[in-house]
Amino acid sequence: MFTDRLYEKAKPIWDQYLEHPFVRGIGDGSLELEKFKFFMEQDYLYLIDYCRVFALGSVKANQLETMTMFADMLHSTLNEEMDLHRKYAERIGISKEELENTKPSATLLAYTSYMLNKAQQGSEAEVVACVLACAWSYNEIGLALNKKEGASEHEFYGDWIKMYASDEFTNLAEDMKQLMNQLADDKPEREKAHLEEIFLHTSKLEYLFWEMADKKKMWVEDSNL
Ligand SMILES: Cc1ncc(CO)c(N)n1
Repeated sequence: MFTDRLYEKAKPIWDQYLEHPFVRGIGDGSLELEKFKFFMEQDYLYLIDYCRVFALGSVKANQLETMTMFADMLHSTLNEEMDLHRKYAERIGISKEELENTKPSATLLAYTSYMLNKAQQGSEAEVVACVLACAWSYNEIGLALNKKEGASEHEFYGDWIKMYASDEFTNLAEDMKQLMNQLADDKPEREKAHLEEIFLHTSKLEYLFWEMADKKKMWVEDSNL
């Protein structure tokens, strides 16, 4: 299936996610709170534009069933996944307003601008290609960390792991994989290659997002740029 081809091509990048110090820090509970705070703030902004991509998916959907799938993804991201961020913000002492007024980092802008640009320009297939690495990789990371003894019981990071290892998030990722295969299977190789390019580029941007979080990097490291 097309998603098998995507996974094989992206594997060298994906294998680095679980090795990344930020991800390992969530898994063993050693992650500095300040780094997680920076990550949650940037990730909240990310999810706002990620939701806009789902809304574009509903606009571009050819079938009512696909329009509904994108609308369901939009709804669950706004109300379930982003609730995780709002709850963490409360625990860390950040108000919802502060969260929404976070200044975007260079990596965040690169990632969301790329997704929105490709989604606006493309069809519903490009929309799925834009969001697939995001949903699928976080589910894979959540499920892997959930297998680590005690990780999902960690008093602070446990909730993050539970969210991304949950049946609901797993179903969401599986639905996106199934939709990608459905939409890509009868496409000519030229179009499949473009979908693959988007998947690889967003896979690299996922890695850059972990790097940004681990270094709390807005624009340039150790600079007030
Ligand atoms: C950067 C990023 N990628 C993927 C997800 C999963 O939705 C997320 N919350 N943030």
